[in-house]
Formats: sequence, C-alpha cells, structure tokens
Amino acid sequence: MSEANAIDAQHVELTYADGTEAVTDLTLTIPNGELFGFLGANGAGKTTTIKVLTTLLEPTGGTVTVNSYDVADEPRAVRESIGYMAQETSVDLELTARENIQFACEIYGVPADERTARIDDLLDLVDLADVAGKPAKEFSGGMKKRLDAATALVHEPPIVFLDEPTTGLDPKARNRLWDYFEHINERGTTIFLTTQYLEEADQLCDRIGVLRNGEIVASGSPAELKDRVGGAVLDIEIADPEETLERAHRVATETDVFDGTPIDRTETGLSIRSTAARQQGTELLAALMDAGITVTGFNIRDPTLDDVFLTITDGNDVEVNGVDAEATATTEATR
Ligand SMILES: Nc1ncnc2c1ncn2[C@@H]1O[C@H](COP(=O)(O)OP(=O)(O)OP(=O)(O)O)[C@@H](O)[C@H]1O
Repeated sequence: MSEANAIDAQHVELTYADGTEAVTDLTLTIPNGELFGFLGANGAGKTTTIKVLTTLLEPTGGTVTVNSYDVADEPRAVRESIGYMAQETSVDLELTARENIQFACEIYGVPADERTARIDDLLDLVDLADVAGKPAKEFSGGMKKRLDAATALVHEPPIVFLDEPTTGLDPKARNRLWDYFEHINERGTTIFLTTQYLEEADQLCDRIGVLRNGEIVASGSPAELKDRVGGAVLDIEIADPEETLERAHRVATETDVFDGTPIDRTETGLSIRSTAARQQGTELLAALMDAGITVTGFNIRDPTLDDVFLTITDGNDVEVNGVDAEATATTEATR
C-alpha cells in the first residue's frame, strides 16, 4: 500500500443521465502524502470528479483506484479509507461539537475505547476544545467548517477530499483551516483539495491540476506552472481609465511592441504577459506617453497563479505539461 499511489485515475469519463459530459477524459495519479490542488472554472467538473473519486458517482468510462481499491468494484473499501468534506457542511446544528465528532466516530466504527482520546485530539487539532460543549448552531461559519473537517477525519483516513473547504470564510478563519490542513498533511495524510482561491492553492499545494471541460489541461507545482506560462507580466496604470482605456488599448495594439502578444484591459489600465516585458516594456510606455496618455503606474512582475489560471482557462496558446491548451480548446469548441 505504501508504494502505491493514493489515487490513480485513468481516462475517466462521467456523463450524466441527461447527456451532460461533465468529465471527458481525466487521467491523474496522486502519490501518497501529496497535497494536491484541483482547480477549474465554475462548471469545469471538479465536484463531479470528487464524487467519482469518493464513490458517490460511478464513472461511465475509465478506471479509478483510491488507496488501491477500485471505486466501481470495491466502493465500500474506498469509503472506509477516505474522509470527505463536501461543499455544504454536514454538522448537526443541534448537537455540540463533541457530540458531532462522537456521532461521526459511531458511523465510522471507531472502537469505543479509542473514542474519547480521538475526540479530544481532534477538538484540539481544529481548535474547538474550549467550545466542545456548545451546540454547533452557536458557531460561526469558520467554526462549523473546522468541526466538519474534524468529523471527516475521525477514522484517521489516509486520504481526505476537501471540496472548496474555505469558500465564504474570512481570511482569519481561512488561515486557521490552512494550518489544520498542513498539519494533517505533515502527519502523512494525502489531501485532494478543490478551491476557488488561487492563493490558497499556491500556498498549500505540492502540485496543482487545472481542469477545463472535464479534462486536466495542465499540472505541476505552483512554481512550475508559473514558469511555463513564461515571461513576465507588465501592468500599466493610466489616468482616468474610464475615458482613456480604449484609446490606450488601441495605441498599445497598433504599436505592437510585443509582436502580436494579446494586451488585456484591466480596471486600471493594461496588462501584457510576454518574455520581452522586461526588455521592451519602456518602449510601450513611451508610445503611450507620445499619444498623450498619462501613465500613473508601471510595474513588471513575475506571473502569479492567477495569470496561469487565466491563461489556461481562456484557452490561450500555452504549452502546459505537454498539452497545447489552444489546440485542446479548439477541439472542445467544435464538439
Ligand atoms: N446532476 C447533474 N445532472 C446533469 N448535469 C450536471 C449534474 N451535476 C452537474 N452537472 C453539470 O456537469 C458539469 C460539471 O459540473 P460540476 O459541478 O462538476 O463542476 P464544478 O467544476 O464543480 O463547478 P463549481 O465550481 O461551480 O462547483 C456542469 O456543466 C454542470 O452543469
């Protein structure tokens, strides 16, 4: 078991009864102990994939093993060896924090003589020991999420699936959950995390997979993905963008300092991602100033995961992990 991958999905497909092809050809292996981030725009198929991996949906094509158990042939063994924190919390609001975890212990068959120690340990881990006797209905959103995460772990599963675990939480509550995920990952738990927050994936994940239209179109460590997007990002801020942005965009496009590289409009000005940004950024600046546009800010930076995500989900021509994203997008658009 320790040698095998935690998750091994090969050419997985999931077509819903109404014909929606939510997962089209997903191949993914996740080694034991990895903290894997699963990203994709709304509707890309993230939740559907998690449901397949956690046996809530049977794949309509391909094969999946989780903890070396086949999801179609051995769903029960898969379920016993995983923890799953769904998007909606499953805590019982009438029960106290301790009772919620106790209840989860009963469901997962934690031996009776181990329960008290396990519950105390988990209450400590998610920082709810002080309020263990309070009903969950008195908890904030962040506390409920932490309690939910604790209940997903009572049987000490080697793999935990977390579906957007921090959505809707304030930054402080989010940070506390991050600490908790890092802590259980350090203990050896494999984590499969979906998130809408790219900075969350950047900070926490060993590796990230980006899903588009039911297929993984890029994967790698956050640093690798940023490298593959290539070049630097040049952000230009202009005075009075509401009035001037279109003209600035036209001047920048016509000047074409970056050889046909698309120029994005932002709320405050223009943004260009190019390998030549550092060398030729000032040329564009001069062209804008010559055209009478007041530049109020000029910054050249390394790409962030947001840039990676936008580039990939826009279907731009980026070689990512051997996959030509534009070619993939064209195929999908003509389906
Ligand atoms: N029960 C269902 N029956 C038919 N189509 C569905 C069903 N559930 C989801 N879909 C469709 O499958 C596709 C993928 O949905 P899914 O919820 O997996 O995406 P997601 O990446 O998790 O999105 P989000 O970030 O919005 O949660 C979407 O087109 C969605 O409308």
